[in-house]
Amino acid sequence: MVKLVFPKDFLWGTATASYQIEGAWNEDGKGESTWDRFSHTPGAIYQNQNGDVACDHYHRYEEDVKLMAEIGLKAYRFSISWPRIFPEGRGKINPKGVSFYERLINKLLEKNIKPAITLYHWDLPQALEDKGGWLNRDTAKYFSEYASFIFYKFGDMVPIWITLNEPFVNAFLGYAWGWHAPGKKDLKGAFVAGHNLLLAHGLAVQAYKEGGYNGNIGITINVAAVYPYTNSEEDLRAVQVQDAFENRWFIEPIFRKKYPEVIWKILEKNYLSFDFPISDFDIISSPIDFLGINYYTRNIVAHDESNKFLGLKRIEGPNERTEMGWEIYPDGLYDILIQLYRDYKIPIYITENGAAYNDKLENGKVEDNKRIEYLREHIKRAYFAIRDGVDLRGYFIWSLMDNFEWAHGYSKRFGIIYVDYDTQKRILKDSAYFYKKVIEENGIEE
Ligand SMILES: N=[N+]=NCCCCNC(=O)[C@@H]1[C@H]2[C@H](O)[C@@H](O)[C@H](O)[C@@H](CO)[C@@H]12
Repeated sequence: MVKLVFPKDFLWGTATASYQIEGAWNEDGKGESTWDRFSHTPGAIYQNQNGDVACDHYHRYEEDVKLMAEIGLKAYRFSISWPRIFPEGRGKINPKGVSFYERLINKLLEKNIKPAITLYHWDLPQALEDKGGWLNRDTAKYFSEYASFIFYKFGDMVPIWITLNEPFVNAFLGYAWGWHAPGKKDLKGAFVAGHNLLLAHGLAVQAYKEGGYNGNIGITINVAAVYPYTNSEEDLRAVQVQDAFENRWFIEPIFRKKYPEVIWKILEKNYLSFDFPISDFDIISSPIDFLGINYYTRNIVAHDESNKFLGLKRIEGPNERTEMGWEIYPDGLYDILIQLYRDYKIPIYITENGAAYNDKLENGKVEDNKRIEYLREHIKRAYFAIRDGVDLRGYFIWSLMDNFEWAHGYSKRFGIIYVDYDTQKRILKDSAYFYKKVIEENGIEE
């Protein structure tokens, strides 16, 4: 067996998000978030579940950091709950909220685990949503005020900063399709929200750089490698449209100071165009230090005249699927890494990769062999991308522990640590021991 050994300082981590694990939704002065409001809306979430308690990480963070150290993590990506810091989104600060993150960061540093902080992972202060949320351009300014405060408090302690998590998913599932908070169904709104999210990102990057902090800052984008159903001209064109829509929409403004041509055409054709100062792109394109990508699966597309929006349809792939119904396609991770590095020549982190399976706790163990297989195959593709020239800096498994999977509630388990929600007991799954070995050996058997 050939051993695939990663670069010496390759960063092995796991990822979580505040609303999905913290709980304490209205404790110690925290303000309401859009996800508190949305998950309390009957019918919004599987079995009307919510994140009021979640994994109770707000109270159990010390135990959780100990488990991270037991696995041997080099880094831990988590998000800060904006309304836990600014209950109304801006103005009054909540000292107990600041103290929680200060204690968490210090615990991580004590264990030599690098904190990687996401400033916004979808839990917008409800007070700002009440003023229009991401449809209101002022929210971008309020985000940069929040970010500036967080940089001021933790900027010298934290080496890796991510402004936004998956603006595409937040804009489209939250504002166009209504599946996520704030549950709006307004196609034009999704494009406006997407633009203001990008503006928020750029203002926060400017604040970080002006602060002279010595860490690195970037953004996390969800990407899915795209393939044609046939090699017809029409299907090849459909690939370009889908790639622009799902992968490049939020990347091109940052690196090319414009939206992909395809997006403009969609806006014009569907009368969705909206006005904004072209100078926004000067802010949005403030130079970043790395690109974070979340990769789970691929898309196969075919031309479809009847789809008046994108003119394409997605075709189910032939391979096994995870509990989310997502096809398992590790080669897509290799392909998208090669494509993105070819196009933008920027250091990349895989800020999320993982799989949901119907894990069973039996005799105190969780034998999640399918998840181990999923992780092994994707880690191998990450190695091959580095071998072939990609400046890949790290890999974060989604997720450290089972948690609140948005509209799916607790029905989908992504963790390498099993959470018994009745007792809040944590049990390392076999995949946690697999990952411990990968980290110890800084690599994997081919
Ligand atoms: N084509 N296709 N299908 C795959 C598209 C995936 C889009 N969803 C994500 O990436 C979310 C990301 C989120 O950050 C995290 O908070 C979620 O818990 C995970 C798991 O759902 C993933």
